[in-house]
Amino acid sequence: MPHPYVLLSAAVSLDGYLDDTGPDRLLLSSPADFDRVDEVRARVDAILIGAGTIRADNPRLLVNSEKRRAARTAAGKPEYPLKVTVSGSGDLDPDARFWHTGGDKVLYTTDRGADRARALGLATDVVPLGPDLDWRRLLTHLHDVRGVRRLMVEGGGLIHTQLLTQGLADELQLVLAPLFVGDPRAPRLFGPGGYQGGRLRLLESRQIEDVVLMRYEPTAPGTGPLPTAADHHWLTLACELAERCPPSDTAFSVGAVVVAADGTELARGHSREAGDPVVHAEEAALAKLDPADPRLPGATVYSSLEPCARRASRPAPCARLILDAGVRRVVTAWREPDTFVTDADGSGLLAAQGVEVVVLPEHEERAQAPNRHLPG
Ligand SMILES: NC(=O)C1=CN([C@@H]2O[C@H](COP(=O)(O)OP(=O)(O)OC[C@H]3O[C@@H](n4cnc5c(N)ncnc54)[C@H](OP(=O)(O)O)[C@@H]3O)[C@@H](O)[C@H]2O)C=CC1
Ligand SMILES: Nc1c(N[C@@H]2O[C@H](COP(=O)(O)O)[C@@H](O)[C@H]2O)[nH]c(=O)[nH]c1=O
Repeated sequence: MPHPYVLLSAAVSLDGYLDDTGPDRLLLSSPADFDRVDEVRARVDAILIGAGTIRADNPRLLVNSEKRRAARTAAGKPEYPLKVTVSGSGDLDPDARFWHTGGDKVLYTTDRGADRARALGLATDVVPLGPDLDWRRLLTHLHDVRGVRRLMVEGGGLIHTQLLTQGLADELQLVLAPLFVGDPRAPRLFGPGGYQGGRLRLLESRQIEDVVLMRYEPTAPGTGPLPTAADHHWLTLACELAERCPPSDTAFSVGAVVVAADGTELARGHSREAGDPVVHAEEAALAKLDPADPRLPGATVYSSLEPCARRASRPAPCARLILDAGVRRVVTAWREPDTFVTDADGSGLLAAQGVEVVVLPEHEERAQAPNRHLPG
């Protein structure tokens, strides 16, 4: 199910806190950084915060710049992004500024919380998500029902921790402020949890007055049938590699990436690379690895087209090569059409041997793009 692009945004002290325990909100960002945050807000469809942040900060969560609001309206968007909050209890102050400023609002909650929110008369749409709050359901609802394609999450820590540990964050925008909080009762940016093992990818770092903005992308593949945000990023890369293939009228253009469980890229390849007229993407990528590499059994192979099941030009099809490499998870964008081989079912072949095959149809068009000239 498609989700919006999820961007986590926070400002943090040098000792990792989001706030102090005083009655007022701690200003961690500098003036120019608050203006950058306003710009990021202006570019999203919705902004989400947790109930804890409403209670602690009583925020309005607006786009403050009139010019930016005018640009949104001129582009046919609502003046303000949708404001979204999350509460299990539904126990929120009906007079909080969140409900009475800006444009549309929505509260995602539990069945029990919805009863409480309605009894309190909160000025918002109330969407119960069942006995417990499920983040994937929430993101799917925002995408499908509210049309949200880009979501900014402005904390607090409990919200950021869940989205990151559940593999649902596409990007983390973190501002490091040059001050200490030093109070263990203060809220931390990230709590304990099952974070990805390896390193995130640094997309950008930038000084803004006396703070530093760091933009990171999570990299760890999912571990089962449900895709993580990183799965989407790696499959996007595979589709980009497909566009680099030397053109052919008699073979597909495909890209592939092999990624370790901790998010380390192990190898990449594309069809007909390095002057080999028949080499396939997965074959090219796997050939760059030591077959005894201990990371292979935990790795995921991303391929823009499902791995081939039969081929004439080589002794083993790619599905066989993947099985022989010991890889147990494959993510692909496009099931193979009957263009060159009828009823090719590489996914079936892999699944029959217990490999988890995940198809992400959101990427199908991109995977097909360099193959549009082929028949069928
Ligand atoms: N420096 C910065 O950039 C930012 C700082 N902050 C600071 O962070 C602090 C607040 O953070 P924090 O205390 O972590 O609170 P959060 O804002 O993360 O909200 C937590 C609340 O959200 C609801 N919630 C979250 N996840 C779930 C779930 N899975 N199921 C049901 N309900 C859920 C619960 O509401 P309920 O209790 O109603 O059930 C929970 O108590 C404040 O001090 C604020 O100033 C906040 C944002 C940004
Ligand atoms: N303190 C802090 C942030 N806090 C965030 O800003 C929200 C309030 O926004 P507003 O309603 O516009 O005043 C607040 O609830 C929380 O989500 N954000 C940052 O970028 N930097 C900061 O230092």
